[in-house]
Amino acid sequence: MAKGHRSTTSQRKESRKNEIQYIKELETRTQEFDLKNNKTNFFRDLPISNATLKGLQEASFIKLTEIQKDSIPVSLKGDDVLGAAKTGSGKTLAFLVPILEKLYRERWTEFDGLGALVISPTRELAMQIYEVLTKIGAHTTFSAGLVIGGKDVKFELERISRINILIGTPGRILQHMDQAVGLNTNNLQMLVLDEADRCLDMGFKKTLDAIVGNLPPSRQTLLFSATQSQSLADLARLSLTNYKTVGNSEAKNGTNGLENEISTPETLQQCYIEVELAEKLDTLFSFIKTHLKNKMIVFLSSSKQVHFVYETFRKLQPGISLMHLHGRQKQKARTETLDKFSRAQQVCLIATDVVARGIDFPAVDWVIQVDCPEDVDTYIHRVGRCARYGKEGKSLIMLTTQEQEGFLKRLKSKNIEPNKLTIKQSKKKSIRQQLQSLLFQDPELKYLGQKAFISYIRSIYIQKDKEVFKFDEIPTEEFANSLGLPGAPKIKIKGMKAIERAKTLKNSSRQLLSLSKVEDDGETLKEEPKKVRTKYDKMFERKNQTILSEHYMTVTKAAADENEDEDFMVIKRHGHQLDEKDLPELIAPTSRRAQRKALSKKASLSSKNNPSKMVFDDDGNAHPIYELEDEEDFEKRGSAQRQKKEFLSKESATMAEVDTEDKNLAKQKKQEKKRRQLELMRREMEASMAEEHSEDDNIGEPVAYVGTGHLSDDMDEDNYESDNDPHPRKRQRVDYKHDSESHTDTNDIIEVEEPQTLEDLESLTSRLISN
Ligand SMILES: Nc1ncnc2c1ncn2[C@@H]1O[C@H](COP(=O)(O)OP(=O)(O)OP(=O)(O)O)[C@@H](O)[C@H]1O
Repeated sequence: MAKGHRSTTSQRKESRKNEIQYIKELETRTQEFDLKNNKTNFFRDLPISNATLKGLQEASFIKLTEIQKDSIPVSLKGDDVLGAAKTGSGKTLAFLVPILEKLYRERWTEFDGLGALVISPTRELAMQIYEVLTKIGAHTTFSAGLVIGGKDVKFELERISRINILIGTPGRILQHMDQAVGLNTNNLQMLVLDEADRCLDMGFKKTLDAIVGNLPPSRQTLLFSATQSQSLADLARLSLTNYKTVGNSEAKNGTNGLENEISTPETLQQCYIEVELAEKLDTLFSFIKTHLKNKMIVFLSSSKQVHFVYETFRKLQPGISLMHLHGRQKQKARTETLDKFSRAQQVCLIATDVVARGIDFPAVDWVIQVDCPEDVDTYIHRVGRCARYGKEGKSLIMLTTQEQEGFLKRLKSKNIEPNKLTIKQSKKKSIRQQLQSLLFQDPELKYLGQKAFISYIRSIYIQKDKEVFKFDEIPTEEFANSLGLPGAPKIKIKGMKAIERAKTLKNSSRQLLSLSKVEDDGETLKEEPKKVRTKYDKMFERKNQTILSEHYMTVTKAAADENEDEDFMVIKRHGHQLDEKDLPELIAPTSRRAQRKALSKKASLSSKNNPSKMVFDDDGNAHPIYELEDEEDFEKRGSAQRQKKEFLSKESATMAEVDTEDKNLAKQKKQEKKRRQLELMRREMEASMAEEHSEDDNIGEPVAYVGTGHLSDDMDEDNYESDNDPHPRKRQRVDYKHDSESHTDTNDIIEVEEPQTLEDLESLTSRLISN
């Protein structure tokens, strides 16, 4: 709104009237849209609002991709959609545009609560979707929120009730649904499940069922993925109603055709090499050395392997910037790496499957799969990190002699036939000796090597596809040597029970796996013949057990958060409901008094079975935790009467402080209640205004003022603003004239900086909400 300019009630009525008229026109155009003869190539030809179109154009999205052309009109018509399209084909916009349009047409405001929910399997993907949303939604004022694990739940709790579009990971969304009173899904208009099959693979089926069960059946649901599986088809049947399949032709033929989908981009050159397990690191290092001017992603199957390869290759200095990313890193480190890798041009990112799906890195030249993926879908998603949006890209997979036949057969069943490459022996460089000497000099590296070895063996053991992954044929000794280890770390079998347990774990949740720490315990899967222990073995075994692990955490700055996400292992799992139980409670005690009560309860519980807990002094003598003080010492501090008085006055000061806090809290609650009542009043007023307005013929500029997100501001909507108002209201103005001209007053624009980090995103969220 221009300075000094004040719109009158009649102008506002007029603008509302025009907006309603404009929405009606959009609806008519949408319903008349001929899906069969769809020749639309540009966003501007779609029946979408100027606000969304402007956001798209400013983000340089002009021409539609195939999936967008096919699916957006169907979604705009209100149908449920099962969208199947290759990696990098633009599925994100295919669901974000309909979300913005749906809420626009419903004239959604912050008071209407949650209007759309987007579920993504990983935090990184959720963040990326959020970023795209903030770009294309820059000219709407819907509030958007990101709820992902590994973040401050309190921060999320405070804001969640005011969010219109929520993007998040399944576990965290369900947690908010269960525990956050502010999250009201009764009005939800649209649900999007992105990479839904991955959510299922990760064992989130029950979580998804629970989320879907909490949502109103009248909602519209969109389900997108680059790969299709039977489980996806099942999910589609359960969560979609009368849905239309769009995208790849096989998908259109119905669910039976889903399994035979080809999902790799034409611009992707795919190849494979046959390489022995013990040669893989040499081959990888040589590859990197000969592709220094490239941007590449190297996939390994576990975070321990990623960590080991990253730490050792860093020391060997191949001549390219190295980065690493896995699920055991802290969220901050993960976000920073994603950001740096996206911006870099010549760089090698060593990663687990945490970045295999959905993440849109610009201009990746190569995807190298050192470890064979668990299935073809994972292969498709990994290679899909390059050759995106019509760009060129290359992929290379290393297959061992044992894996080769089986995996090529699996690929062929999905019409993927990579070309065989052979390695020029002259270009191959062996790093084995360098690794051995590095590990010899540095016990931390040796420890990492051992962990990497165990986690690889374990990853093969728990694979389901026994035709590809042949556990019994792993050349353990050679593999250990190739990592620079003096011999294969000992793997003990703790009887058949251990094996059974490991097998059960294969199908357990990630949390359960991390809790049981099979590999960390050194518990194991295969018996090795007894061998002569050298002094180095002894040293390693000794250091490795306890001291080293601690030391390693600090010295190598592993920053691995064991309680955080387990790495996104490529193994399909079931029954994630366990995760939810293990998640921390969202509702913390609200007052200090409640906190104390909780603490004392905890203390009394802990002492219940251990009433005589002892502490040991420096000489090793046991003492009860609380001992009576020596009388002389006591008297030195003054008379008993005085000490009692001091104690009482200190305690009453604390009590007074706590009381003030409690009173403040009660006050806040009262204010919140009042806010809700005002909100209700406002909506009633709006309803009666709308009626009035339908009969009003006042003319005025066709401009829609969209809610600012602040109740007090919006309450002023029907009152005049004072020219002297020290805090003039910030508004975003959206021109909804159908021509291309838009009159945006720069004074009224809320500036949104491009988010760089997770923190930026969070602050952006709160700004979108509070501006
Ligand atoms: N209409 C468009 N015009 C220009 N660029 C586009 C368009 N649509 C998408 N893109 C770009 O194409 C790239 C891939 O898009 P997106 O990440 O949505 O693909 P995807 O199909 O979701 O891939 P994946 O299956 O790997 O998740 C992104 O960089 C995006 O900015």
